Amino acid sequence: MQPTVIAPSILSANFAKLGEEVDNVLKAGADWVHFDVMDNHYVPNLTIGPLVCEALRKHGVTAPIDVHLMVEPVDRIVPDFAKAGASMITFHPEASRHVHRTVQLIKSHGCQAGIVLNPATPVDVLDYVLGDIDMVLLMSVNPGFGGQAFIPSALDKLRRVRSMIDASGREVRLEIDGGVKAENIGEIAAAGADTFVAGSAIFNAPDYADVIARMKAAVDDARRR
Ligand SMILES: O=C(CO)[C@@H](O)[C@H](O)COP(=O)(O)O
Ligand SMILES: [Fe+2]
Repeated sequence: MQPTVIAPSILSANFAKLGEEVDNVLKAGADWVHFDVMDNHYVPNLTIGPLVCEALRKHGVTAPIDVHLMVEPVDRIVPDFAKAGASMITFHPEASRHVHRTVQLIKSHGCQAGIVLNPATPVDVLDYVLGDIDMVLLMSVNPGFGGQAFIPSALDKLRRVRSMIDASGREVRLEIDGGVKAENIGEIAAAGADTFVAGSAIFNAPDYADVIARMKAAVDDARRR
């Protein structure tokens, strides 16, 4: 399994002072920045695009930026995000007509590529693409909003995808997104996740360093068992 990554979702940050928020969360021990892109079409919400990603890079953010595309179509926006400084780009297979082509497109622009599965999306889509991707992102809420409750069936799905990844013999990250908190992250880690997105649990906490430290300790504890 890969080293633990905590990726705060900036969806729950204060957008009026985004640069400062990202600096603070990285200083507090976060590993990546999770960047949720919503188009009011694939999901019923509208957020941020490549300009904001580029602005964070210009502000001096050097940490990996994990771009979660909830947009349809996907391909048109991929080059713009690569140019804006995305490190990895994940997309929902329902939003791309040619999933394998989109993976190749992302990689051809120098970014790592990942597939995102919604809570009710079967894992079969991974059968013929797991050999080409760097990350699988399992949604543990329906995409579109921060602050929703973790859907428990995601735990079984994590175990299933963890076995698929282990059987592939490749180094593929297994990321979980939605309703992750210091209180449930241990159980989520035990089910096989190595990369943890958390928005409201981090940005609504009074002390970012404290909540991130508690999350990392719970993951370490689960991994030791
Ligand atoms: O992609 C999404 C929602 O669509 C997420 O990244 C959320 O922003 C996570 O927020 P919390 O559930 O952790 O508050
Ligand atoms: Fe996300």
